[in-house]
Amino acid sequence: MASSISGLSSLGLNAENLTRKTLQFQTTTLLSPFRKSSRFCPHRVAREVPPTTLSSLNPTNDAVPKSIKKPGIEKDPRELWKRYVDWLYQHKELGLYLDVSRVGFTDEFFQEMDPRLQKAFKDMEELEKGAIANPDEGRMVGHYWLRNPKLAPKSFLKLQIENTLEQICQFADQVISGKIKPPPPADRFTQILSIGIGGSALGPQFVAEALAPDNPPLKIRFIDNTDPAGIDHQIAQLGPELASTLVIVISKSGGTPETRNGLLEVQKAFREAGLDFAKQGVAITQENSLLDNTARIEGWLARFPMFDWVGGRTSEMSSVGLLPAALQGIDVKEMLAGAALMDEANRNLEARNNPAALLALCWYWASDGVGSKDMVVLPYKDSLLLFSRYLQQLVMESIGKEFDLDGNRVNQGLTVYGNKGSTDQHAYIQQLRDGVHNFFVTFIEVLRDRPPGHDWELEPGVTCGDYLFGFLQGTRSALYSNERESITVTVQEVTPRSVGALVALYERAVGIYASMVNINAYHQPGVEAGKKAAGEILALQKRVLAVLNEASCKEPVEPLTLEEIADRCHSSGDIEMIYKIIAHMAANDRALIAEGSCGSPRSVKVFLGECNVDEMYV
Ligand SMILES: O=P(O)(O)OC[C@H]1O[C@H](O)[C@H](O)[C@@H](O)[C@@H]1O
Repeated sequence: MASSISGLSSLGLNAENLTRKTLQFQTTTLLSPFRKSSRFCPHRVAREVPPTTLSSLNPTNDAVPKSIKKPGIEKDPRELWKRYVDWLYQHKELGLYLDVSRVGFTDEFFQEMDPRLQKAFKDMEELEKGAIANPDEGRMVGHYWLRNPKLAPKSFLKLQIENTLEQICQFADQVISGKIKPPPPADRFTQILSIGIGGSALGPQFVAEALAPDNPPLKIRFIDNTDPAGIDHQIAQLGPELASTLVIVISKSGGTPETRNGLLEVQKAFREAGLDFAKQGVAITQENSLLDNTARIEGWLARFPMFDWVGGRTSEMSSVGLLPAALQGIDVKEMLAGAALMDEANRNLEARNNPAALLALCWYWASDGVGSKDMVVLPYKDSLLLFSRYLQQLVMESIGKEFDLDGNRVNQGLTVYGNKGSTDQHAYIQQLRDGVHNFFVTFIEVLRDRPPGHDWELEPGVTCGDYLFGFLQGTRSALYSNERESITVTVQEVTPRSVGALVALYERAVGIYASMVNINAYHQPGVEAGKKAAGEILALQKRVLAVLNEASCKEPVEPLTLEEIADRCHSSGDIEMIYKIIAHMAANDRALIAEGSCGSPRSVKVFLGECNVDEMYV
């Protein structure tokens, strides 16, 4: 304790003149309680800084005008320490801290934003009570009920949540114990093959990377795309262990093409291996979805429900995330407990004591409420590598919207990218430090370097973890010294509880931020456009195939130019897409499946003109 006080004195500070907070770190040493002196209330220091001229923020979606002159960031180490101490959010039970001191928001900003923030708190309160918080789809938003079923607005929902959790835990226990097992000759399940995409993959992938033990009872791998080579690779890696693989097919809608394709490809692999897929298949989907009915009719091993009031990107605490995690031996009830504790903290109505509100306000400040800066997520822990990928969907699919709730075109968003530190320091931190200033950073700090008793000094008094710590702090300082703002979220170690808390923290921050910028965080109209366009291309491909089939049936084969093909497809406006379709087919030696009595299938022979593509004919 003394060392920490003497450390402060080097900054010309002592216990008397610091803030009232008791900085309590979950270690053996406690920093002594500090008594707040009115003279040194750091965030009042901001008053001496020219006040921001925030326009009167009305409840619609006037973002903070870009003309706002934000005060220069604080550089005096003593003032920074006071700011750090004064604004440090600490959740002592979780051992989670949130440091927003390196974001230059002013006291006035917080005051001006308070009406929006209080509205966001009210929106959250109504949401948790069962309001239709997703008005575009007419749905409730209930992912917070998953970790506190008492909150559910109807008793049957509470029962559904509790029963599903019980079924998940029981099923996982029985699989791990071998009570539920694959058909002989395998005597127990050893692998999980999860087939799903987006919110039906990113959460499970993040949690597996973060929490799976070195030797899990079942090792998980993912098919999260419709790339045939990627699917082949996963199946090839399973090899003979396909016979002891539990295949979990996850799709809330039950109709996502990529997931369906993955299922069909895997079922083909099972047939070719002489295995009965149904005895090793599990479906996680909404009741009566196409997938649910398929699993029911085919008699799969098990089915677990998804609920329409849980969005894909907020489904990690539903069966989507809990079943895969439980099968890997991860304590899912600890994950839920961590999330519940964080949810409770985020119901505090005072911004500085509400971590999600602090995050949302920092995002708003840093990106002017219009996504003017990107959020770089840098966990300095290998096991949290996929956290930024997880947050890309959670944040960008929630906030990246064309219209606000009043129908104004706002093209909102907040871009997320990042991998891990210190690795990323050897990739793009150069640009962050010295290049275009279009971002703010979120560091995720994990204090525990290794399990107790496993540390090792690679130099006298220095461990690998010290280096990682030094690189994080050094990068944070180097960025800040060049006016680059950052947030630091600190957890003691990566555990189911801290991961559950992190998930809940960002789910809530996104919800609060969305309210503050007046958008619906819970629908995703933009993804439908891409799905529709893909359907049209596949329909055009079918027409092209029909035309080529007809031409290939003639003797001799009738060569066709692109224009002639486009004309016969009644799609002369799609000539470029027709070229791409044929080039793709030719690259894959696709045989024409001759329709009708036309003899053996003919391969598409594509002859490209020497000089350009419009002399292609087949
Ligand atoms: O779970 P599914 O219904 O298969 O949907 C998988 C994903 O599809 C789309 O990309 C949606 O935008 C995502 O929010 C969703 O997670």
